[in-house]
Amino acid sequence: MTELLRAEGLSAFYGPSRILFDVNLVLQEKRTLALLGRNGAGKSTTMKTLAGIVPARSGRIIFAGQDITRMPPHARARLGLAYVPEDRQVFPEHSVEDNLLIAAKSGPDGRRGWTLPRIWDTFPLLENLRAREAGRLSGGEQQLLVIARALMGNPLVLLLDEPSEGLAPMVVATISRMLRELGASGATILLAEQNMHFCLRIAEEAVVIDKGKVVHQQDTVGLARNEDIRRRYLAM
Ligand SMILES: Nc1ncnc2c1ncn2[C@@H]1O[C@H](COP(=O)(O)OP(=O)(O)OP(=O)(O)O)[C@@H](O)[C@H]1O
Repeated sequence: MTELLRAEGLSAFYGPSRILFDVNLVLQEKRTLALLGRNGAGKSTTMKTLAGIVPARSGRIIFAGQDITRMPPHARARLGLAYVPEDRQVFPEHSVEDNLLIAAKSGPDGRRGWTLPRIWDTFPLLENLRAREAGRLSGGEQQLLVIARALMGNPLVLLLDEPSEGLAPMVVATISRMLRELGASGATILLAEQNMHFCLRIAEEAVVIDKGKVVHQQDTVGLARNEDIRRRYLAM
């Protein structure tokens, strides 16, 4: 297995408050790893630190064999690390299709595996909405659009921050199915989530974070049966 992303001993602060404490995680190529934790556990901060939006005060981030710890976000993106934040920002006045075309580029290895026709195949719902202004999509449709838009850049790794947040159960089920298919097609994904059930059928493995520390790591099937950890750290 090839390792694509590694965080070693990451710490991060907002002003004087320490938020992350020695976070370690490893993401292998073509795998989906869930980063699970309650509200405020530090999931988003971990994702932002990996993406370069929040600086790592200590520790290292290794991506595709390079130390990216001090690189700005755009340089990380150019290397193929795509970050999809939880706020689902689309270009509201542009059509769905234009939102996707704006982001089209070949990957860091020159690949153009993701093109508009492949996006329509993977996300048929978006094809039906291709001419719609993105600002008029529902929350779930916007979530699919931001994931699809990230794919149009042909990244090596997708960092998805809470894609199920605030969405109705039926929409969550659709997104879950699409992410599962995406994973099966060979994408490499780090998925930050509060919702363990959402992750179960998408990720093979989960890292549990609490108060900014990694407190547990287990395969998702085992975690679903691990009542102690679920009760202690996941409030379910
Ligand atoms: N910009 C900020 N300034 C100060 N503190 C922050 C900031 N953003 C987050 N925090 C604090 O950092 C801690 C971790 O927040 P973070 O957003 O990483 O958690 P999370 O696990 O992603 O939770 P959520 O599900 O609410 O997004 C929380 O205590 C939060 O209040």
